[in-house]
Amino acid sequence: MEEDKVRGKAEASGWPARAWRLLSAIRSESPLIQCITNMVSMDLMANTLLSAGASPAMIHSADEIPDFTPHARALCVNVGTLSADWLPAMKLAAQFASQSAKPWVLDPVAAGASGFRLKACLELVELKPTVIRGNASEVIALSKASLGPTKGVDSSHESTDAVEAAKSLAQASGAIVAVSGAVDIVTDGERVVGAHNGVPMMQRITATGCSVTALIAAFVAVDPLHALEATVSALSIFGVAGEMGMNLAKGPASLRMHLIDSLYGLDDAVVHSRVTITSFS
Ligand SMILES: Nc1ncnc2c1ncn2[C@@H]1O[C@H](COP(=O)(O)OP(=O)(O)O)[C@@H](O)[C@H]1O
Ligand SMILES: Cc1ncsc1CCOP(=O)(O)O
Ligand SMILES: [Mg+2]
Repeated sequence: MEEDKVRGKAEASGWPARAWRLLSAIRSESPLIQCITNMVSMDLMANTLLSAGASPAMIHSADEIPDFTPHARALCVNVGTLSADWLPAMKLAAQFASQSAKPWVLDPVAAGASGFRLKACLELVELKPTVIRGNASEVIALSKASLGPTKGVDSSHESTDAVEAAKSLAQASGAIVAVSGAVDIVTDGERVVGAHNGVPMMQRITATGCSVTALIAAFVAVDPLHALEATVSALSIFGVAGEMGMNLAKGPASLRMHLIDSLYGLDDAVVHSRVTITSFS
């Protein structure tokens, strides 16, 4: 009953209609999204983008960036399996994206796990990402610019623990900051919006976080002037796909498959009845 009330309010706010409009734009425009990502996530990330209707390209060589990056509608940079030889290409691509006024999205995987990784993430933040999406521990580490107690790529905090960290990171960087978790939190440093869709089993599939970051890049590609709204919409749509997938899944492996199928098959009615987004401030 309480859940129905929250959904009713979300519907009245126009969020479901916006999420559906942006998903439809991705399906019709099929934006080219360049992804420089970790070796674990490449497959799920590319398939997430394809099932949403976007066109992924996992192109990471610095030799190709000057020719290729200007053609992409958005860039996704993910430091999950970072090494010193990949970092220059990430920075170069970010510079090309910024110079050509294309949105780019940073996923600071395990930012607080090592000094090398934290420094690299802070340097990437200096290159003005449009959106930063991490889990709560990553956003707290990046916001404080300090190493923390780490579970590596997984979070040891709830997303709601990271609201202040996310706001201050957004204010300091100029980026929209998204913290994923049971409730996904999105802020521009002033407004705070919560996206409530998703199922806990999504945490049991590696690279769901990476994949939703790439999906954010696709949503921002089709609405670059409203990056906060596009980010919230992407997180909600991915969460709804998880909910629909969970109705058919027996565990993480089948959820992985059904999530992708559900994202591909989402329709207006499902998006309007399930998307649940609320303003926190
Ligand atoms: N407890 C949860 N309930 C519902 N959805 C969740 C939960 N935890 C994570 N998710 C969803 O799973 C996806 C990955 O988020 P998360 O696990 O926080 O990222 P990461 O893999 O980077 O740590 C997001 O779409 C998020 O909304
Ligand atoms: C397990 C692992 N190790 C390095 S990157 C990576 C994937 C992390 O994916 P996600 O952040 O989406 O859980
Ligand atoms: Mg992650």
